[in-house]
Amino acid sequence: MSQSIADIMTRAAIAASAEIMDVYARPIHAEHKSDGSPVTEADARAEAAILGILAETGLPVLAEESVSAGRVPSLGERFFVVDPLDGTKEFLKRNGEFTVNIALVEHGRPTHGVVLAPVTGALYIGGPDGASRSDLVDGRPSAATPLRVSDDGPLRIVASRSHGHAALHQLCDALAVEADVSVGSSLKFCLLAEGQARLYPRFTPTSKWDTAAGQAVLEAAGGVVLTLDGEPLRYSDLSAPFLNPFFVAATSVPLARRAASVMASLLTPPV
Ligand SMILES: Nc1ncnc2c1ncn2[C@@H]1O[C@H](COP(=O)(O)O)[C@@H](OP(=O)(O)O)[C@H]1O
Ligand SMILES: [Mg+2]
Repeated sequence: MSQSIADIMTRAAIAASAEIMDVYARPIHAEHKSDGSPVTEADARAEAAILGILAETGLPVLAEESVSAGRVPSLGERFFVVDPLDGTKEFLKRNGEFTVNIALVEHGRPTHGVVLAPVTGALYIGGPDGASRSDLVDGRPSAATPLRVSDDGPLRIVASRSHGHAALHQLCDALAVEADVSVGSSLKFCLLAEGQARLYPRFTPTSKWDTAAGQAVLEAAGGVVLTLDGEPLRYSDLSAPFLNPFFVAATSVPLARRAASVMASLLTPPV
């Protein structure tokens, strides 16, 4: 029986998680890439596991470590975007806030996403049928719970733990944010999808593989990811170094637009 694309992506994420936890259990040695970001044996092993499984689909894959090694396939209109270990700094700090990210992009939009946090086993899946969370037990997903954003209650904001921006405090003041929390990796998108936060502003750099899977999960749960121009964050006309513009993820379009407008004004020097 042929497996659905979501099943193949989930299987790939679980295989990557096993490789990551095997490395996590022992002393970890990090090297630094040419851009100064850390990389470990876990990144390479997880990516190899993912690529081996996604190869069953015959679709091209834009994957972080392959790109670092100069391997960039011709992508077309349908391709995977993979970050085998998002939040490598958190992995090195051993705080559990790192994820495996696998997205399917179709015509510039992330239509399916799988985000898996190896330490807790939290598994987030988003696609045309909606978003869900399950938990890995002995390497197998438990029954899935549907996810939906929550666009009322206190304005809780979530931001990067290791790549913050000085203007974040001003944004919180301007929007009357009631609580802010710092979390590493794509878990920020998932917290919005779960209804635990309403806003994730990003005005420090990210690459396509940092966002595609989390965006798919969040959008499937009813949220949005907009650039500071108010347009959906897209994955078309991609070329190295595959950076995103600054963006805001939110539980509704009006909230995202309001935050994007404040972020843009904070980044524009007064004349
Ligand atoms: N200066 C920079 N340029 C490009 N990407 C950056 C960056 N600083 C951080 N990132 C990205 O931010 C990701 C971490 O996200 P967060 O800060 O939300 O935890 C990193 O993922 P990796 O850990 O996979 O390298 C990295 O890709
Ligand atoms: Mg990353």
